[in-house]
Amino acid sequence: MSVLVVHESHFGNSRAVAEAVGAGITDGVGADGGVVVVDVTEAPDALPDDLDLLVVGGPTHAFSMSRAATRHDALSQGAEPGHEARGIREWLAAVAPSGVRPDVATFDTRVTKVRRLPGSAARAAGRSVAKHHLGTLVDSASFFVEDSPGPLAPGELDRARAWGRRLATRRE
Ligand SMILES: Cc1cc2nc3c(=O)[nH]c(=O)nc-3n(C[C@H](O)[C@H](O)[C@H](O)COP(=O)(O)O)c2cc1C
Repeated sequence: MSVLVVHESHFGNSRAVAEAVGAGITDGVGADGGVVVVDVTEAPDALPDDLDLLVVGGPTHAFSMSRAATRHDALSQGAEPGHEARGIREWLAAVAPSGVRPDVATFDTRVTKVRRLPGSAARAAGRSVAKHHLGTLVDSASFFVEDSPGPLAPGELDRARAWGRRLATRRE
C-alpha cells in the first residue's frame, strides 16, 4: 500500500500528529507498506501514480487552512521559520492529480478552547480535494492543542495513531 502523508506545521503540533498518523498506518499495513511522511514545503508537485492513500493535514488558521498572512502571524507569534512559503491550501491547489484516484483523508489541529467554533482546516482541505479532483475523500479529523503554540491535548497522539490505523485497514 503506497501512502503519502503531507503536513503543514508552524509550532510542530501538526507534524507530530502526522508522524503519529503515519505510525498508525504502518501499524495497519505492516512495515513493508511504503508510508512517506513529508513537510508540505517538500511535498511532490505531482501525486505518485501508484498512490493508494493521501493524508493531508495542518493547523486551522482563521477558521480555515492557513494563508500567507496567517503564516506570517504565526511567525510573529514565535513559530519555527521556514514554513511561510507554502501551506496545504497552496499545495492542494497546485499538485497534479495521479492517474488513479487515491483515497484521501484530511486532518487539522485546532485549539481546545474554541472547539465549538465551526472553522476547520480539515473540512476546508476536504473541499479542496474535491474541487481539484485529487481523489475520494474518505475521512476528516480534528486533533486539539491546548493553546496556539501547543502543546497537544493529552491523548491526542494516541488518537492520531488509532485514526491512522483505521485509515489503513478500512478497506480490508
Ligand atoms: C494566525 C493564527 C490563526 C489561528 N486561528 C485559529 C482558529 O481559527 N481556530 C483554532 O482553533 N485555532 C486557531 N489557531 C491556532 C492554531 O490552530 C494552532 O496554532 C495550531 O493548531 C498549532 O499547530 P502547528 O503547531 O502544527 O502549527 C490560529 C493560530 C494562528 C497562528
